[in-house]
Order: sequence, then structure tokens, then C-alpha cells
Amino acid sequence: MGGWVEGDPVGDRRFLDLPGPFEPERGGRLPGVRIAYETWGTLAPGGDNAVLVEHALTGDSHVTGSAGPGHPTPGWWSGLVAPGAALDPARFFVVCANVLGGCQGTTGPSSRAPDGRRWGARFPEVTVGDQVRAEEALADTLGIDRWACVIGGSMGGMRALEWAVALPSRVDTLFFLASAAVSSADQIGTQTTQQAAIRADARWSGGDYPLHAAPEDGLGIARRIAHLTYRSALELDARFGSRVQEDHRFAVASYLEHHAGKLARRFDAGSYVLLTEAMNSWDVGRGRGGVEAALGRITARALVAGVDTDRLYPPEQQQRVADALGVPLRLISSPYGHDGFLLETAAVDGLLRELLA
Ligand SMILES: CC(=O)SCCNC(=O)CCNC(=O)[C@H](O)C(C)(C)COP(=O)(O)OP(=O)(O)OC[C@H]1O[C@@H](n2cnc3c(N)ncnc32)[C@H](O)[C@@H]1OP(=O)(O)O
Ligand SMILES: N[C@@H](CCO)C(=O)O
Repeated sequence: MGGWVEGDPVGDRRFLDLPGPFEPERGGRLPGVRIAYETWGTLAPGGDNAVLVEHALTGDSHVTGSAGPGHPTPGWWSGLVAPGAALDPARFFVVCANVLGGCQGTTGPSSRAPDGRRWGARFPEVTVGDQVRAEEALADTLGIDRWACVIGGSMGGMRALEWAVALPSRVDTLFFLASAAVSSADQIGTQTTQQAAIRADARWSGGDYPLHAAPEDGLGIARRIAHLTYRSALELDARFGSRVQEDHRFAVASYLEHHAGKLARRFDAGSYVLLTEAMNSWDVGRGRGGVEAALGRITARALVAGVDTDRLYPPEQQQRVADALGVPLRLISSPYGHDGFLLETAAVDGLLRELLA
């Protein structure tokens, strides 16, 4: 590919059109790929201050700032990218792109194909490797030869790790957070169950639904299942216990319903299925002689961290990566479980400062 085209910005978002074809590793073909991205700060003349932030499953390019055009939610790591924070835009050039297959500006199942219809079920399967390949083209366009740091948590951690393994000469430091080198049966089990909830919604129509009649009930149930895995049992019990609200609903059920509705209003079910499938198929060691052999390719200075109460990405998974890289696992103490990687920004900020010092 080559000859990138910059589209008109929308709000804080900018767009880059990679002329096709983009050929995902598992087959199929995308005639062109649009990447939505945001940046903060200025690229230094030597190009040595660029940081790539990788978002998680339902995140987007809006790392910091308020909600606005193209951003259904305020920045999801605002504490990390701010004056005086670890990623101070006065020092770093911070880049975040919506993932390939997503629904916040980057080409995904809800985007229109060249025939004018939405891709829907025709959208090819993508892997984490494909997603990083698209981001490599973005880095090329922005004139970034090497990232001073690539950081990501959860699904974002997968892309961060893939960068460090696939393109070691382009990653100076790696921050791998609350993620895994290969998906476990538990993770695949919960994600395929979430997918089944979406597919069971009559509106799913094999993935070819109109956006005004999207399978919101199925996506909502998927989010309820997922959200339980994102929080710790102890935290949920301390907050809600068996309390019944005035409307006669269990408080925890009402809370999950609230999150289900919020996601269904801001996220595409087709992207949800596609991205969870990319996570299911994630194995950094595939085709590389196994996980440890793959991790042996990393030359970046690495910081590996997890959340002590994370039941979805338990610390054992980060320990495996830390052991292979010969670094200590840094555990963040938090009651929140997996979502601790988003909520414990002060702790993440401290670790990031240490890595970038
Ligand atoms: C990495 C990423 O990219 S994530 C992308 C960004 N994602 C989002 O912003 C939305 C997804 N949300 C999440 O993932 C998580 O909720 C987080 C981590 C962002 C936020 O977690 P927390 O701040 O702990 O929020 P919490 O889970 O307690 O939920 C609070 C909400 O539940 C609502 N709530 C609490 N109790 C109840 C109840 N009994 N019944 C109904 N609603 C309830 C609150 O009113 C609040 O609503 P609001 O968010 O609309 O203001
Ligand atoms: N709350 C996060 C969890 C996934 O890691 C999200 O919605 O993306």
C-alpha cells in the first residue's frame, strides 16, 4: 500500500484513508481502510517522543477530553494524557487510533462498502496482527519510525504486545497491562457466550441488520455478561448486595441494565462480534514457535502490570509475560477487578512515569 490520503477532520478526530487492498491474514479483502485517530502534543524533530495508546474493546481514539462529535464518551484515560501527567502533551506526541473493525470512525462492519451498502456480515475476519498492520501504516504516514512507548490494557494490551513482537525495532518501551499473550478458555468461553446472545437477537439477521433496527437487546445482554467479568464479585457485593430497589428490581440487575443500555446506544453489535472474535483468536505465539519464543523477539524495555482482583485477565497471565521478559510483575491493588486498569489511573500513571523516566 502507499499514497495515503488524509480526510477532513471531524471534531478532534482525523481520518486517514489507506488505499487498498487490505488483505486480512484469514482471507477476504478490504478495498480500502479508513483509520480514525487523534493526537496530542507535537512530534519532536528527532521523532523520539511518539507514544501509541491502544484502546480496549469498547474504547475509541478519544483517550482524553470531553465527549463531543465522534466521541460518545469522555476520554477513557484522561488522567494519563494531561498537563503534568505521565503523557504530558508538552513532552510527548500521543497517538490513539480506533481499531480496525471498530465503529468509531475506523473501517468496520457498520462502514459502507464500495457498493454503498454496509459491510455487515461481509466484513472479513480480522486478527490482532491485522489491526497492528493497519496501525503500522498510520505510523508510517505520521512519520513515526519508532514509538517511545506503546501502551495498552486488555484488548489494547494485545495490540501493544503484537507491536513489540512483530515490529521490535519500532518499539522502545512497552507497557503491557491487564492483558494476556494468548486467550484462555475462560475468556473465549465468556466472549463466545456474549456473541451467542447477540446472534440470538432476531434483529441480528446474520449480521446484516439496518442500523435503525440493530440487535440492541442481544448486545445489551452481551454487555451484562461482560460487565460482570469486568468487576470483582467483592466490589459488586459491597455496592449492591441483595438490595432490591423501590422499583422491585435487584439493584445489581438495574446497574447491569444501565450499562447494557449505554453500550447498545453507542456501539455496533457487528463490531462487538468481530472484535471479540479477534480477541478469541489472539495468540502471540501462533506461527512464531509458541508464546515464549514470540516474546523472545521483544527488544523493548517492558513494564508488565495487572490488577490484583482481575478475574477476567488474572495476574497469572501477565506473570507469564513478565517471566518471559525477565521483569517483575507489577500488581495494582484495586477493588474494581479488570476495570481497575481504567479506573486506577493514578497507579497506572505512576508506573508509566517509571517506565518513561
Ligand atoms: C478502555 C476503554 O476504552 S473503555 C471505553 C470507555 N468506556 C466507557 O466509557 C463506558 C464503559 N464503562 C466502563 O467500562 C466502566 O463503567 C468504566 C470503567 C468506564 C467506569 O466505571 P465506574 O466509574 O466505576 O462506573 P460504574 O460502573 O460504577 O457505573 C456508574 C453508572 O452506573 C449507574 N448506576 C449505579 N447504580 C445503579 C443502579 N442501581 N441502577 C442503575 N444504574 C446504576 C450510575 O448512575 C452511573 O451512570 P452513568 O455512567 O450513566 O453516569
Ligand atoms: N470497560 C472496558 C473493558 C474491556 O477491557 C471496555 O468497555 O472496553
